Amino acid sequence: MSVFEQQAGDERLTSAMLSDALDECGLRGQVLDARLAPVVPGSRSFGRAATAHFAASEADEPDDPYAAAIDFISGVQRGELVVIATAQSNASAFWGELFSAAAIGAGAVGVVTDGNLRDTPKIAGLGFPAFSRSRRPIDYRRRMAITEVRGAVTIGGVRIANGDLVLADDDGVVVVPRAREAEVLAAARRRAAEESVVLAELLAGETLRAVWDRHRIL
Ligand SMILES: O=C([O-])CC(=O)C(=O)O
Ligand SMILES: [Mg+2]
Repeated sequence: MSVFEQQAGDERLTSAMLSDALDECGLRGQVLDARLAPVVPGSRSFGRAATAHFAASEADEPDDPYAAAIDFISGVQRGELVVIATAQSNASAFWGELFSAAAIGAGAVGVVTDGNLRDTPKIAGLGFPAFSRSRRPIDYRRRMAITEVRGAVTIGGVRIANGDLVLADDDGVVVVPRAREAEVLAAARRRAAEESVVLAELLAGETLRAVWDRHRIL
């Protein structure tokens, strides 16, 4: 699994720009259909998906109840964005301050889930970008369990394969399939550069009509 090397300027890329780039490449179904909220407004995370699936389960492993999550988090690589699918389960939370700290230690860039986070003030304090459908303070032991790691998951109607590029920000979450990422990233980088010019011209007082006619992007 190659680390995604971001280029200078990639910090300008937003979910909206990537969404436009995906549209331009004919990939129109790559934005999650629900906004997963950041713990801290203004958070942004961009990296390769490290996928896992949690589901409601009352099973227990009394000797080592968190082994599956410990193994998954221990295997997370630098630059990866942890993506946890739950089919919107509300059975418990399954990720909090300590898993975030371990993920930071491994070089992960964030976590995205359609389930619940807990310890959210502590996650905010760590500065770890975290996005979720909701929050709930209860632990997952005998309520939820990892059912698959590093397999394809579906969140918000979008399939996310392990290793796909995912960008999450205040607007939502966008998925770039790995097989198309070179093309989509080139389009997004072009768009980011052009949008800077368009913005400057609008702020300088040029009319929207003149700027649109010149650049044909919004
Ligand atoms: O057991 C959990 O839900 C995980 C947790 O609290 C943490 O990561 O700090
Ligand atoms: Mg905790």
